[in-house]
Amino acid sequence: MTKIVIAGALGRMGTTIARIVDESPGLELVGGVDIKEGTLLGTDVVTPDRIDELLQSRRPDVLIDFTVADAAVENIKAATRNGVALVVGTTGFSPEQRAVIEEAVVGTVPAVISSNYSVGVNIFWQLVRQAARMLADYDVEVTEAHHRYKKDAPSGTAKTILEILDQELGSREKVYGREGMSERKDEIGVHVIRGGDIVGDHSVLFAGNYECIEVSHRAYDRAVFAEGAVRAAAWVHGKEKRIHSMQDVLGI
Ligand SMILES: NC(=O)C1=CN([C@@H]2O[C@H](COP(=O)(O)OP(=O)(O)OC[C@H]3O[C@@H](n4cnc5c(N)ncnc54)[C@H](O)[C@@H]3O)[C@@H](O)[C@H]2O)C=CC1
Ligand SMILES: O=C(O)C1=N[C@H](C(=O)O)C[C@H](O)C1
Repeated sequence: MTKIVIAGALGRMGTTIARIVDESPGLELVGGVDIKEGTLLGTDVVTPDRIDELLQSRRPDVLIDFTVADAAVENIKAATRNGVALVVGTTGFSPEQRAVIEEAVVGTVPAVISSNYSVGVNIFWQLVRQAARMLADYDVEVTEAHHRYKKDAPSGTAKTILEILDQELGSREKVYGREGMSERKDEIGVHVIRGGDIVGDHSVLFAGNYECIEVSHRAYDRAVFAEGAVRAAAWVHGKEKRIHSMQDVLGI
């Protein structure tokens, strides 16, 4: 039985992940962490100041973190202090925070860290890479749309798209929205939409003369991210002590 603690247990992703863990044979939810204490599917949810106590008393195999960047860094450090494997879905890390996470994880615990746990997005990233390779002289525009409550922008998934484009096209300037006189140069436009309950849309437009190709992904339910994160949690326990990707989990 793989025992799991969820950080961000009472949030949109935390509650969805808890339900899927509860329905999964071989996985057991043994606790949660959130800024207010409570209960979730019969397990205790404790406040962040009690995370070490929780990890030591419940002895989980995996901590799944879907919180906010500052909180996730502290939760990741707590997991590494206690030898607990990690699945991190939180987005919005600064480059400095990424370096702190890498330093804490590598050689200490196995971790899967991904800006998007959906199988479809992991395939979509590969399609974007392939299109960029073949359409290097086309203009590129990235658009993402999410619900009104999303805190970080652009999304983690969009930032991963930009990393892929940089790898394939060289580092082009990023232009975040446009207003006024703005003649297009050799740049990548990045456009962020926030509204309602949009679960998560991403698209990459490759525009040439007389034609456009658009590669896009739309999530209809955040269960698609939660299922991927739970799959990563079942996979990560016992793996090499370094940062793995969701593509490693999927073997693609
Ligand atoms: N990688 C992926 O596939 C996905 C990533 N996300 C990311 O996951 C994160 C959470 O998203 P949502 O669940 O929609 O947000 P949310 O706001 O509904 O949930 C976050 C939860 O974390 C809690 N929290 C804050 N500080 C905490 C701390 N120190 N310790 C424990 N819990 C704490 C909040 O009280 C809240 O309940 C965001 O960064 C989002 O971008 C969301 C969906 C998919
Ligand atoms: O906050 C969200 O909701 C999502 N966040 C992730 C991101 O920032 O890319 C993944 C997904 O699009 C939903």
